[in-house]
Amino acid sequence: MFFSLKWKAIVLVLVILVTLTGFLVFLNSYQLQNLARQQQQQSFEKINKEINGLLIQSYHYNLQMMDVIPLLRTESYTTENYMAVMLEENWPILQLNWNIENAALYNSEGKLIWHTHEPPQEQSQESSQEQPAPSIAISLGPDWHIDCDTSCLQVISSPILDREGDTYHLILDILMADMLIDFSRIANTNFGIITPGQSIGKEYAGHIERWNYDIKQITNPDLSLKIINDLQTQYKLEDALNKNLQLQYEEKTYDVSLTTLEKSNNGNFFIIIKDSSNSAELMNAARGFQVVVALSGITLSCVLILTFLWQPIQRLHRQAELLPKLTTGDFSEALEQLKKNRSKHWLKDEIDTLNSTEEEVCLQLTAMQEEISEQTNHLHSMAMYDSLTDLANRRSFMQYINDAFNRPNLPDNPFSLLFIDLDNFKRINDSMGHNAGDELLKIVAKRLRACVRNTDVIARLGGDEFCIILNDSHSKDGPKIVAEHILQSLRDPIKLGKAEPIISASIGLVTAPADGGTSEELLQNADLAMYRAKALGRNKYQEFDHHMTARAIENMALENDLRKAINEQEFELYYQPQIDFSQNCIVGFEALIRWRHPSKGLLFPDTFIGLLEETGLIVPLGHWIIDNACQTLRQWLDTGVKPVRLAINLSPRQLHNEELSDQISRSLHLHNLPANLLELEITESMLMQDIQFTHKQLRNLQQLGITIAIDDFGTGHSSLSYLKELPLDILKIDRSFIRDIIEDNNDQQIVNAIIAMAHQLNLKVVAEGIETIAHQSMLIQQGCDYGQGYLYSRPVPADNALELIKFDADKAMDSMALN
Ligand SMILES: Nc1nc2c(ncn2[C@@H]2O[C@@H]3COP(=O)(O)O[C@H]4[C@@H](O)[C@H](n5cnc6c(=O)[nH]c(N)nc65)O[C@@H]4COP(=O)(O)O[C@H]3[C@H]2O)c(=O)[nH]1
Repeated sequence: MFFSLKWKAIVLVLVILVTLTGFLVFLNSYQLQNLARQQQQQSFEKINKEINGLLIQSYHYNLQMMDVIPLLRTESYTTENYMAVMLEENWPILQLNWNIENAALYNSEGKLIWHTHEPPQEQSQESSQEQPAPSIAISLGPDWHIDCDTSCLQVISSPILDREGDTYHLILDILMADMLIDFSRIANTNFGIITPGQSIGKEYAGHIERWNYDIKQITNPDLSLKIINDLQTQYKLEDALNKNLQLQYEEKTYDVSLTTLEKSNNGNFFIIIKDSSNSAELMNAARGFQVVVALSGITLSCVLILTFLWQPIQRLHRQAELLPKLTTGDFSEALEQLKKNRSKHWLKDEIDTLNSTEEEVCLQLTAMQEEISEQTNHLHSMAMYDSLTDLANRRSFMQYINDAFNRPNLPDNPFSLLFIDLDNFKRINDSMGHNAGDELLKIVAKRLRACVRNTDVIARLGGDEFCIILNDSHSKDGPKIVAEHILQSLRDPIKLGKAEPIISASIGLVTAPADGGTSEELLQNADLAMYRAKALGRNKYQEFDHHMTARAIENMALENDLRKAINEQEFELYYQPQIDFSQNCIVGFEALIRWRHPSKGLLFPDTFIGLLEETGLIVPLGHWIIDNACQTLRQWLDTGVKPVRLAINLSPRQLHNEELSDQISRSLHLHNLPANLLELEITESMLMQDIQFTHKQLRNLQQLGITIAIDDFGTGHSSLSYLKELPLDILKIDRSFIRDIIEDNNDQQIVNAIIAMAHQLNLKVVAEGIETIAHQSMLIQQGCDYGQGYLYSRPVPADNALELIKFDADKAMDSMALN
């Protein structure tokens, strides 16, 4: 749940302020209340004192009055009992003016000599009119006390002197009711006196049931009695004593206090009831005011704090809002906002630090993003483009083909694909170096671009393989025209440093969807068509037809058979003799491979040697051929025949195998053969591939003592300077020149020139394919050294070849015998 910082700040501030202000208000109101209570207490004490003062004042006043009583007028001065007579005469006046309830006069012996019709309070209950006049212990001075046995009275007793100087003791009962009423009026307070027990038959204003107390005097009884009733229901007597209590009655507040009545019997209490509604209202008003002040303070504080916090909170808010932008990578906008969010003043705070840190992070992220984007682009171009030629690579080309397949109008609007493989690129690459090879590929890429439209897609699939998608707008023959154009364009000499090699290409042409329903199938068929073009002599294009697939499938089956054949040792070596024209005898044999296929019978090398080379199987098989040929020669020699030279064909892969000379050495050593009995045949075109390595390899072989022969001479493009430099011993003229040598003057000339040149280079010459005596005669006439052909023998198994050697030896013996 999201709860904004702003609101958190407000709530926190509010809680703090409310708690603080509430506490202060409570403290203040508590103090006010205490003050009010104290004031009330003081006010009660004051009232108490005032009442006591009033009683004392009343006492003194009555004392003075008692002093003047003997001076009151009377007719009977002479009467013995004149004080009693005088009091009797003046009693109505005294009672009326001085508010005296009862009075009694005692003589100096303490004997009652006069009293009003009610006996004065000093009299005992037993005293009555009928009883003899009681006597009292005359006290020395005046005194007073309060008596509430019946109604509440201030009883004042004092000695008085008559005119004669005789001492009397006068006791007056002054009614307190009037005193209380007056005082109540002055003090605006209700007063009452309560006494314990139920005074049956005595005067009382009311009875307090729970306390068992009588209310002897009370002012404003209607109200006061109800309040006292509430008081007794709420408090026990002992809980209410000497305390300032507050009672609510008819929406008014009354302060009530019970205090001990001084100079009275034990258990008499003075009750004060004061209407404190005004002060309570004042108190409430004060509290209300405090609350208003507190609330205003809180509001003001909130406003002030918020005003102070508003800007920082807003800035934090803006920062919080822009953080998600960092996750979306929108750094520039985030940076823009961070700049706006910088504080304008010089007093920096944590938010400024955060802001500048975020700016820094933004800048770093922007730089990182740029770098990532650069790297991504680089990776993308690495992933999608060929770094050498800037053409699309295989991966992206496959996508292009897929896209082309996904076109909605594909069946009506087919597209074509050209699979281009440079002829003999490896030779150029090996002979001129990889840099020259790279340069050549770049030039080829440029030429290809120039041959197609911008809408066509060109890719380099790897090595010297290029592919082009010709998009829909070509005519039916358009792809063929483009293919021709490409072949034409590539034939132009290419300048690579000082050299100007001429290259060609073989192109496979397919049209989708007719020649393939998927990108893989289409590319595979284009590849097949390209191989067909190569097989048909290179430097041409070939349209795909579905027989090619069948042929490829055959090849695959053949490859499987070949692998099996190697394991099962289905290969055999046949041997064809070579004749020395000068001595007219066999000087050597050429070992020729045959495959005794379990179902197809004896197969000749032209049906499988190409595939062996292509698949690399020629390397292990070549090793077997050398070893097997050496073993056979050893067997021949062991029969005691004259030593003959054995010529073995090497494939390009074998020649470029670094372990070749070691393998041959091992075989020679194993079969205890001198190296000079071994001849290795390599074709003219193999010489030109990786010239430096070939040179080194041949030198090593020659140093072992092995004879090196160039096979099929005249069909390839060997340079005369290379022939001179390379360690060669024999040159074999291709049988195509021999075949028509009798009829074809050109062939005669060529063979003549080859023999002359070979002799010039100190090379012996072998003529292949001699089938007739005429061929032989012609070649002998031209100075050829050796001959090989059906005229002498077809290639035969090892045993037959041994027979040939033996027969040749016998023939020689015969001729020697004849001579
Ligand atoms: N028409 C005709 N042909 C004649 C005559 N005399 C010889 N030949 C044939 O000419 C080929 C000579 O071998 P090549 O030029 O090295 O040409 C060889 C050689 O390049 C390759 N080859 C044969 N055996 C091996 C081998 O063991 N290793 C390698 N790498 N290649 C081999 O296969 C090619 C063909 O071999 P083969 O079919 O055995 O064919 C042999 C041989 O049977 C003739 O008077 N008339």
